[in-house]
Amino acid sequence: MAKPMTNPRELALDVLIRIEKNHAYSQLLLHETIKRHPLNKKDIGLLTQLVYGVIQRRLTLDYYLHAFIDKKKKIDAWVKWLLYLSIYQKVYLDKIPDHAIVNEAVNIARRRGHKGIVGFVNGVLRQMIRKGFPDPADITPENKRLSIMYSHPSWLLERWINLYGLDEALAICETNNQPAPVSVRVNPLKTDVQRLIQTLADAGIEAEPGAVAPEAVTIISGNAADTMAYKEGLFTIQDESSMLVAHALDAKPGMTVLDACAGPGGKTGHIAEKMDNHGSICALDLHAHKTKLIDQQANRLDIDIIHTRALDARKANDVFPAESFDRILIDAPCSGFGVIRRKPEIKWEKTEKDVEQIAKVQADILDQIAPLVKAGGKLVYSTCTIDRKENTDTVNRFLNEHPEFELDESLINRMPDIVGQHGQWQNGGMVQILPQQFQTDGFFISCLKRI
Ligand SMILES: C[S@@+](CC[C@H](N)C(=O)[O-])C[C@H]1O[C@@H](n2cnc3c(N)ncnc32)[C@H](O)[C@@H]1O
Repeated sequence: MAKPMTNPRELALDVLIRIEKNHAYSQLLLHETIKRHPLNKKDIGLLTQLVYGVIQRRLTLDYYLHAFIDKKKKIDAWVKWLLYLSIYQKVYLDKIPDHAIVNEAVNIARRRGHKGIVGFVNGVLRQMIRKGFPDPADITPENKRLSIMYSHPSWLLERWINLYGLDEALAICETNNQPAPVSVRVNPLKTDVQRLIQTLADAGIEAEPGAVAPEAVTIISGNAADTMAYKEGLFTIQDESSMLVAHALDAKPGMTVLDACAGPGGKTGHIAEKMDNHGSICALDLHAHKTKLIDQQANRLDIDIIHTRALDARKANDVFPAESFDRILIDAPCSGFGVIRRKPEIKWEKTEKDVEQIAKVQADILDQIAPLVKAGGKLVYSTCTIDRKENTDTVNRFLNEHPEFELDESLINRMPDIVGQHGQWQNGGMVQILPQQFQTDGFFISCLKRI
C-alpha cells in the first residue's frame, strides 16, 4: 500500500478539500504541496492534472455523480471530492484501469472514514463502472445542458453568449478546461531569446520562441522555475498576453513611470527592462506583502530603478503632485475571467455582484490616478478579464468624464501583427484578447493619451 502522503490521488484530495474550505487558490496550494512532498515527475504531473481537472470539470462531474446518488443525500465534503476524483479519472484519463480507480478510492476511504463510507464509495463506483454514465447531451433546457457539458455556471456562460455569441462563448469555455501553457519573458538586460533557449536546454528544459510577444519563450517540458537561469534573473514566468502591456505603455529610458497596481511585479520588471534600467518606476500596491514580492523580483532581475510603496492607488493623488509621471500603468484588480484556465476556482466563486463591485473600484482608481499623468503622457488601463463592464465600459465612461484624455489609437501599432489583425479592437486604442485566440490568457489593454 502506498504511503498516504506520497500518493498523488490522496494529495489531490487534500488540496481540493482545502481549496473549497479556505477559498484558497489552486495554483498556490499545488505549488506548496509539490514543494513539501517528495514526488517524482510523473506523480507531480498526475497531481496537477487531477486538481485542475476536477475543479475545471466540477459541474459535469457533479452531474455524473448525481445519476447514481440522490441529490438530497448528505455526504461529507471529502467523500464528494473523492468521488469526483474517481469519476474524473474514469471519464477524462484513459490510462487508468477501472480496478485501479476503485481500489485507490476505497483505500483512501478506508484511511479517512468508517466502514459504512468505505462500502458506500465502493458501491457507487462499481455501479458507475457497470452501468456507464448518462449522456449530458440529453439535458434540457439548452442553457442547463451547455452549462453542465462545458462545466461553467450558467450565468457566466449566458453573459459570454450575450457579449461574444454562442460559438465564441463555447470556445472560451473549452479553452478554460484545457491545461494552460507556460511561457517566460526573457530579461534583455542579461540575455536574448535564442541564448535563453540554449541555456534552458542545457538544464534539461525544452523550450521554443513564443508565438505572440517577441520576448516570449514557450516551455515545452520541464520546470523552468527550478533552474539556475531563473535564480540568476535571465527570465520571468509570465503569460504572453500579459507581456503586451509593457509594449502598450511605451515607456522609454529616462522616463518617470507609475505602476499603480503593481504586485507581485510581473509587469513592473518588464517595464524596467524595456527602459533599459534607466529612469524611475514607482510601484504601488495596496498590500505590503505584495510590494515585498516586487522588490524580490527586481533584485533577482538586477534592476534598481523600481521603488515600491504600499499605498491605495485611490490615495495616490494625495501623495504625488499633479502631472508627476510620463507613463502610468493601471493593471487593475479585476474578476480574472481571462485566467480561469490557470485559476479554475474563479468561475465557481465570482458572482455578478463581484463584477459590479470591482468595476466601481476600477473606476475610482482611474479617476484618482488620472491627474498624475503629465500633459502629452500616456495612461494604460489593463485587466486580465474578458467582461465588458470592467473593460470597454470602464474606459468609455472615463473618457466621457475626462475630456483631457483621448484614446491613443497608435496602440495597435505597438502590438505584434497577430494581435493587431486578430484581437478584438476598438479604434486602435483598446483591444480585447480572448483565451482561445492565441492560446494566451484573456486580457484587455487600452491606452489613453493626456492632451
Ligand atoms: C491584476 S493585479 C496586478 C498584477 C501586476 N501588475 C503584475 O503584473 O504582476 C492587481 C493588483 O492590484 C492590487 N490592488 C487592489 N486594489 C488596489 C488599490 N486600491 N490600490 C493599489 N493596488 C491595489 C492587488 O493587491 C493586486 O496585486
